[in-house]
Order: sequence, then structure tokens, then C-alpha cells
Amino acid sequence: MRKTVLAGNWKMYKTQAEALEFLKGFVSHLEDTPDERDVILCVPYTALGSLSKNLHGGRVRLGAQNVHWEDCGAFTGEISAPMLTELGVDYVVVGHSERREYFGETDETVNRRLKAAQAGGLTPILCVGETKAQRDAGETEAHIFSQLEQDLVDVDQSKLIIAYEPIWAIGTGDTCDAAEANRVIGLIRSKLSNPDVPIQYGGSVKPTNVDEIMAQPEIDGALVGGASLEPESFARIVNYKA
Ligand SMILES: O=C[C@H](O)COP(=O)(O)O
Repeated sequence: MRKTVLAGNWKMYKTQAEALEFLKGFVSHLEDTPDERDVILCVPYTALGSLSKNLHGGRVRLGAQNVHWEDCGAFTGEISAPMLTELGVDYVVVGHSERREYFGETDETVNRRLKAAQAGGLTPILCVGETKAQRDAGETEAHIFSQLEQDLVDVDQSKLIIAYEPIWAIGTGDTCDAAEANRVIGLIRSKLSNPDVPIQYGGSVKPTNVDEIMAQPEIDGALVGGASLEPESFARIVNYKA
């Protein structure tokens, strides 16, 4: 039985005070959220500590947005799994397209980060997806299969979440057609050794399209950027109508 996982990725938004304000507004909407839906907030490092102390009994779980492959060392600007787990973090986004595009993340470093996350007790959310140019050239499948093949070397698929995020749909309002997202996610699943890995869709998920997206049989959740920044909006996504 695959888990349903709804995760907000705040990216570089919200100070600590703003994060706490969000949480106050958000948790009041979770009373009727079905227990089998995992709700995760992947927030800036600076907000992890105070959110962790205010999570109200664990209905909301915490995620970070990156993790280094070493536990400690001379790696200015990086953060390690022990530093995150000490703060009560359970999940971490790895290989987001913004990391790959702007910060030189490669499939090799993604693989190292995935393994370190798991060794350190974190469940990674691995992001894969194609650019518009790759889609137009008919290279979507080949690109994603290549990412999976390299990123997942020696990665434990019993402690893994994957997010299919077509890059052209991120932050653009140009959502991937739900049936097409379902098709690609089915293909991703066909490449995994563990069919129970939850696979999310990400890319302009909103309160207005989440019901259709979540109705697709292969889609196990959503990784939500912009629409996770407002409590009511993310609550509507988490409380999608099945
Ligand atoms: O990690 C989240 C994705 O990049 C999606 O962002 P978005 O919902 O703002 O399109």
C-alpha cells in the first residue's frame, strides 16, 4: 500500500516569525485531514528549530531542502544530516531542479546526498523532471530514466519518496496535464525495484487543480511550492477531495 504524501516546499521564503505565523493558521485546518495523508513542510533551515517545537504532536512533519553527504567538515554553507535530525527533521528534498540549475547539483552529488540522508535517518524526496526543450525534443522519458539510473545507485528504495517535477511547470502556472503526469509517474514506477515508493507530482499544484491531480491512480501526492506559502491554500491542497 503506497503512502500519500503532501509536502510544501517553501524554497527561500519566510522568516522564523513568518513560519510560526503560518503554522498557527495552518494547523487549525487539519482536524479532519485523513490520518493516512502525510503532511510535510520543507522550510528554510532558519525556521526548522522553532517550527519543530510547535508542531502540535506530529501531525505536521518537517523537511529540509538539502543535505550534505558528510556529517561535518570544511563545507561552507552546507548542512548535514545529524544537524537536521537534531532539530526534529524527518525529510529532505534532494536534487530539486533549482539546485541542479543554479547551484551545480549533478546526478553524482544527488546520489551522494540521497545516501547520506538515508544513513542519517532522513527520508529523502528525490526530484526528477525534464525541461521544456527536452519535452519538445521527445526526450522526457530518456532524461528521467537517466536521472533515476544515476541518482538511485545504492539508494534504499524502502525509505524514499520521488517527486516528478516537469521543470516547465514549476512556478509558471502551466500545470502538466494530470493524465500526462500520471503517465510519466507510471513510467518512473516501472523503473523502480520497489513499487511502493510514493511518487508525487510537483509543478503549479493549486487548490483549483489538486483534486484532479490526486484522482490519478499513479500519483501519490504533491510537492507544492508557491501554493504552500499561505495556510488556507496549502490546507485546501492537503484536504483535497478524494
Ligand atoms: O518544489 C516545488 C516545486 O518546485 C513546485 O513549485 P510550484 O508549486 O511553485 O510550481
